[in-house]
Amino acid sequence: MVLDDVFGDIFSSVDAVMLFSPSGSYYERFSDVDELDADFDVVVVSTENTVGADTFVELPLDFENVAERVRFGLEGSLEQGVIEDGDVLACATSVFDDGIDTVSRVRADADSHTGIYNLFAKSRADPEVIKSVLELAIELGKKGQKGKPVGALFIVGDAGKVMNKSRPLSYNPFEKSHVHVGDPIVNVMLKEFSRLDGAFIISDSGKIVSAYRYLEPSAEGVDIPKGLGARHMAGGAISRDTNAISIVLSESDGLVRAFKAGEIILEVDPEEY
Ligand SMILES: Nc1ncnc2c1ncn2[C@@H]1O[C@H](COP(=O)(O)OP(=O)(O)OP(=O)(O)O)[C@@H](O)[C@H]1O
Ligand SMILES: [Mn+2]
Repeated sequence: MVLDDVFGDIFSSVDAVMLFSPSGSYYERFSDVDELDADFDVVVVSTENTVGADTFVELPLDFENVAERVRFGLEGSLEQGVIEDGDVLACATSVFDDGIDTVSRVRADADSHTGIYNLFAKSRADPEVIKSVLELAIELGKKGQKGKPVGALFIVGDAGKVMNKSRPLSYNPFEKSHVHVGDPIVNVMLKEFSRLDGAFIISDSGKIVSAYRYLEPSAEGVDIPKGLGARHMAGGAISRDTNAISIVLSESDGLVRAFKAGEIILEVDPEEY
């Protein structure tokens, strides 16, 4: 028996091969695809286009969970128009070590969008800034503050308008500073301050404009999940009132949510990353 007879089904009539973070030499194996006039496309999905792929979809984060990794990759590919709804894909990724060792056959489904791609690709703030803040919220959610669960509210982008729709709860420790998210020392500061009330306001380029901000957006017509309260309402509402996105870590259920235009566009469990 030839294994191809059994496993060949996985590759039969696929519309595209999706390579998740391939090494240069792995990607090279597909370099003759054009010449062969193959009837499938090759798409590289990774945090960085280190292999110089022609068709590349950027992953905002290196997702540990393989199903999530594949789902987000497909979502980005759909958004970029690299694949189409209903396309059958062979997704090659690494499960056990650094190299590609696993192939899944998946059908792209536009209906099962989570919105993560939308969060990164179509927001006003720099994607790197959003990524840093999302990572920070996820990390805070994982570890809590000295072992205890913490909540936090980050408003990213359109900072001038957000400042106009909010007021200080206390002295702003970032008043005269020029610090940016992503900077390791800043992350330590942000984690420390997250024990205190209110929201962090972050500019499009990642400058921390303020901590301890009490948001006063109009909350009319904003719906949040049952069981959540003022923090999420404020986060949702400010994202509708301005062009900012809100990244909210819930102290009560431990989830990280992102709001854009008043809607939840992403919900992740920090324990899964
Ligand atoms: N309008 C607001 N602007 C900024 N921060 C706020 C605002 N309202 C509430 N918060 C902050 O959120 C904290 C938690 O409030 P609340 O419990 O009502 O929110 P929640 O949505 O239930 O969030 P959690 O799931 O974390 O409990 C408050 O202690 C306060 O620090
Ligand atoms: Mn609460």
